[in-house]
Amino acid sequence: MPDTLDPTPYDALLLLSFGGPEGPDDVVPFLENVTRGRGIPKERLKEVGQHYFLFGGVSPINDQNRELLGALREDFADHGLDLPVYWGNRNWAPYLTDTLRELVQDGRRRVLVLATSAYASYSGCRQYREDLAGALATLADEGLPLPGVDKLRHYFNHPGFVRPMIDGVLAALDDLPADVRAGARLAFTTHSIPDASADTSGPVGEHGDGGAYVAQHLDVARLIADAVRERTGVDHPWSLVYQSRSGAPHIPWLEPDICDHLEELHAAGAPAAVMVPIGFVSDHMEVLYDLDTEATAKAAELGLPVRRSATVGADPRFVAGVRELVLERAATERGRPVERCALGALGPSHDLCPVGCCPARAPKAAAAGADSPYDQRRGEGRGREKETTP
Ligand SMILES: CC1=C(CCC(=O)O)c2cc3nc(cc4[nH]c(cc5[nH]c(cc1n2)c(C)c5CCC(=O)O)c(CCC(=O)O)c4C)C(CCC(=O)O)=C3C
Ligand SMILES: [Fe+2]
Repeated sequence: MPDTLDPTPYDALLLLSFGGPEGPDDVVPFLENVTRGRGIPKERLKEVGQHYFLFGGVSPINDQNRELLGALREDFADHGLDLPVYWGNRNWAPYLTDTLRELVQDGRRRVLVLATSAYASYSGCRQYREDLAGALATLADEGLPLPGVDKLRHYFNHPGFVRPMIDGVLAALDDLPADVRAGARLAFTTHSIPDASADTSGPVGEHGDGGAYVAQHLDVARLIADAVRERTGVDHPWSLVYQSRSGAPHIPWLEPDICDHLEELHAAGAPAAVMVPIGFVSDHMEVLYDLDTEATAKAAELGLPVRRSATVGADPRFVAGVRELVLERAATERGRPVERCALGALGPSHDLCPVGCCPARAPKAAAAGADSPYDQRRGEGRGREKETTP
């Protein structure tokens, strides 16, 4: 086998996602799963339930993950990469614990995890690592052997993630009426999180105002805006804004909200805008409701022409990017030199989350990081590695 196609030491890839309801009866139990112990006001939950009911109680996220799963399997097969791909969720079937049990019963010993969140944050990274630790604890209780578990590095700045979004923005601009196109503003949008979570996102050394979460999004936004200017010759002014805020109103979350931002753009005389959901991997409910329904209605009310650009979904370039990241990590674990591809100013992210990365409010065991109680082989000095791309 050529070294470049060798997944050793891994014998499985696990797609780890959020999960979503698949019918009206699923909505309330799903929301209970999501919000268990998280202190989200009842009013907000009722409201979010309505978003799902508006779409027949079905979130598109599971079908989108099925599509990504199929595309990964096909891409791996086409490229001669012999690595089975599994799928498990935090909040809905197939549940992570069941998938991990299946994986162990299939004899898999060491699994690499692809989470459907590209950036550092408690919700997008450590919480998935806590889910993995919880699933491992259950398997241990059941007397099953525990697989080694590693998580792929953050891929926000990988070309496989960024390039499809650049094309998406170009297509959205093209779709705007010609007379407003050149003046269109770019509104890069992502999930709002509490200020306190943002400030402590990423490794301890990156904590501070907005933390790694905001820095990573700004880097991606700038990359896309620069690429769009290069391709169109037009300098579209841009901002990073937020959406899908929950939690109590007196707790500060990242702002401005996309709807307030559209109002500001309109008041400032902007002729049009493109909403660019860089924070999300697929067109799930946050995109379909918060952007395509709510923010789009806001823009219509203002008389501001808007378009929403595509998320990467199962774009072949993203799928190929995942394959490259898997092979990169496998080679790294084997101690082979390997190119670590990254665009932008921040460089490739760490392979192993260091101690103190994206801390939780209430400390809880997390796997696949330097503070994992499950794997003592790793730890010292592996977390903060930073290499520059050629
Ligand atoms: C950073 C981030 C991502 C992006 C990274 C990633 O993708 O992981 C994300 C994704 C998603 N969030 C989703 C759904 C929900 N998130 C909620 C609540 C929350 N999200 C938060 C953050 C994030 N969330 C936070 C800080 C909360 C507050 C409570 C808590 O600290 O946990 C709630 C509760 C109700 C409410 O919205 O208030 C729901 C229903 C779905 C599924 C959509 C579908 O069904 O199609 C997806 C992909
Ligand atoms: Fe969320």
